[in-house]
Amino acid sequence: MRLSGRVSAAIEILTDFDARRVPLKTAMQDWARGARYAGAKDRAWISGLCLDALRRRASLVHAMDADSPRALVLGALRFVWGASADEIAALAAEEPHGPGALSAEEEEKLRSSRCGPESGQARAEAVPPHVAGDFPAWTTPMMVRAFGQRAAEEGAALAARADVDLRINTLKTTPEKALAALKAVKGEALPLLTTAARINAPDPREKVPAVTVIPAFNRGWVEVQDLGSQIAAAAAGAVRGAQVLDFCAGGGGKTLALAALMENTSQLYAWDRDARRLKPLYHRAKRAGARNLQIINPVTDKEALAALAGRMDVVFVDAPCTGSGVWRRHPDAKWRLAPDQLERRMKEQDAVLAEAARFVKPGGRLVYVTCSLFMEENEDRLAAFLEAHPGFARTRALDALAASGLLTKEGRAALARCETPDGALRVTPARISSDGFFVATLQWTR
Ligand SMILES: C[S@@+](CC[C@H](N)C(=O)[O-])C[C@H]1O[C@@H](n2cnc3c(N)ncnc32)[C@H](O)[C@@H]1O
Repeated sequence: MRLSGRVSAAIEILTDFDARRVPLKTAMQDWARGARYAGAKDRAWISGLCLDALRRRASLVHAMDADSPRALVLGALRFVWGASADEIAALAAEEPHGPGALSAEEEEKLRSSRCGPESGQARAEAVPPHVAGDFPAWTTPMMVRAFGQRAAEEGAALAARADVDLRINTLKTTPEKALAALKAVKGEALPLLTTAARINAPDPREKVPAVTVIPAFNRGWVEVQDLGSQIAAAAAGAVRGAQVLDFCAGGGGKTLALAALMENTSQLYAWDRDARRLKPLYHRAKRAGARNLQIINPVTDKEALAALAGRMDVVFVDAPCTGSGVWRRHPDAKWRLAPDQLERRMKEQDAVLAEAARFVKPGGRLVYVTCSLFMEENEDRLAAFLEAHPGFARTRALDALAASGLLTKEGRAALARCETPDGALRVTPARISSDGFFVATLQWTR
């Protein structure tokens, strides 16, 4: 496809996204079905531009003084991808594929140096935090409650592209061997955990092969898993020989990290109330060499779950949430989120914590994790839980991480800066270049 055609396609997809409020992936797939002429490179370029436009939506609206998909795409080309106003004018006017010549107003905005979010102008000017931080205006009270004066800075870090993080699977290899294999894709060790590695964020203008095609991935040596998610799993602490229940196992990202932490000892149970979500875990566990895992099917094996009540050393709750911590990877979710959804998630979090607590044995531990940064889904939910369950007490998440054996000296220092006054952790892209996660550890003391 010609570049002008790709630009028009991005506008068409964002128009559909705004109209139907579907995930961007759905809008993209529906467009691709009617555009068989588009190759893999075209699709990567177009979806990369749409994602970047959504990452920076609020500051681009400010820069362009318009909220249309066309303004977003033109603004993203100029202020995120660094195209010149002349290049954009030529692409827009190109017949027959371009989206149509620029208006005088668009030209003026694209040439104006005051409006580039990239240049930091939007942040330096007296703009509201949601513009400087590129988050929805209605979430400002939550962002300010969690981060105070740093709300815009944290939001801006959540509006950047994310790197590809990998967890080295010690059930199958050693960090040394895996890192040697990852050299081929420019993978490097991350300093905070002994088993974490990273590949720089791919540029959507250059179609690079996914990491899942490299032999190290197919051999089960590495799993794609964000650093924040790896930290959350490691908060299960010392689990060798323990009975562990992953209560919201989903596709099993954290389950597999727990299996590695347990070194395949004792028994790890994976449960999710939605059987469809557990499906990928069967083949993922096989590839990863997790042999101590029992997946409990919620449709057929309810009794198997009931039998675990009061018997678990550790119950891991990776609760359903708004996903506000993973807006770098899913910027469409940031604009699809609505207040009623937040309310629903909070109710689910209360329910899931109460259900999961029944499986902890006396003296056992409960780990509560979300990939949301909002205190409403984290501190407030724990406070409500502790009021109703006075036998549980907070412990320091950092101590559990240290007990996992994965935390480096540098990691301990970096995570100490992410501690909340209650001893939980709130990791963020601004603080440690991970996705945003909240991690709290509790113990049943009486
Ligand atoms: C954040 S996702 C889990 C992601 C997964 N742990 C991973 O690392 O890939 C939350 C999961 O909680 C599940 N869930 C929601 N309410 C639940 C409940 N009451 N009991 C068990 N699972 C629940 C959802 O189906 C969803 O798969």
